[in-house]
Amino acid sequence: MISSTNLHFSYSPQKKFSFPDIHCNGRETLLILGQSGKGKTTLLHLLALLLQPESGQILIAQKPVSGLSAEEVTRIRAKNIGIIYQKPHFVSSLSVLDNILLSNYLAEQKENVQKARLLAEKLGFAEHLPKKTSRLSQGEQQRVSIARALMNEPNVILADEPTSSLDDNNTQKVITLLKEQSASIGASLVVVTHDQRLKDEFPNQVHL
Ligand SMILES: Nc1ncnc2c1ncn2[C@@H]1O[C@H](COP(=O)(O)OP(=O)(O)OP(=O)(O)O)[C@@H](O)[C@H]1O
Repeated sequence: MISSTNLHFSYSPQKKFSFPDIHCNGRETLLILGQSGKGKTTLLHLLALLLQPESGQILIAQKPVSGLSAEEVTRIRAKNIGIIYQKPHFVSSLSVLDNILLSNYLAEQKENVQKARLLAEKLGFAEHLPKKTSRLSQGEQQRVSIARALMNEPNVILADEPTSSLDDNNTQKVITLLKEQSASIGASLVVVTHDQRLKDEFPNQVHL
């Protein structure tokens, strides 16, 4: 589960944010909607412990994550949170397989090649595992991001605009995949988007 209360953040005195509280249990989904510039990515990065709030509290798996050292935060993030960025970040010199296995490395876990292959098969890109990520289409890269986010069976999956540049058909596929995969590992799935097509897909919603 993940929840936040009274989160405040500012990039500068002119750019301040107060975010509504969020709560998402394991196996539940939450859609965070808001127009461009409202702070969706900022909120997602706070929830992902990539940014530090000025005030407020975040709980992950019932445990508060404030007041921890940078090392502890990195460890908690790697073990508990799977992040799907709007634009996938890959290490271009590594293969698709090795990019997925990086999740294990960052969480200080043993490389699980079998699991990476299984996820790649489920997500339909197994034949691309030996290739460099730049040779994959955008939709394929997105599925690799999903696999990478699932590798450590995180408590929480955070997805930033996962469908903004996809057609209706691929949007449906990606959302179905995210829901199925997060449910299968019992994770909370939090999606931030301005994509109104997703409104009917997620019963729980927060508007920024
Ligand atoms: N590093 C930064 N420094 C200063 N201002 C920033 C920084 N990152 C974002 N902002 C500003 O904060 C506001 C919110 O940005 P954010 O990316 O969170 O919005 P968003 O709702 O995700 O937008 P979009 O839908 O366009 O991606 C924007 O006005 C943006 O310019």
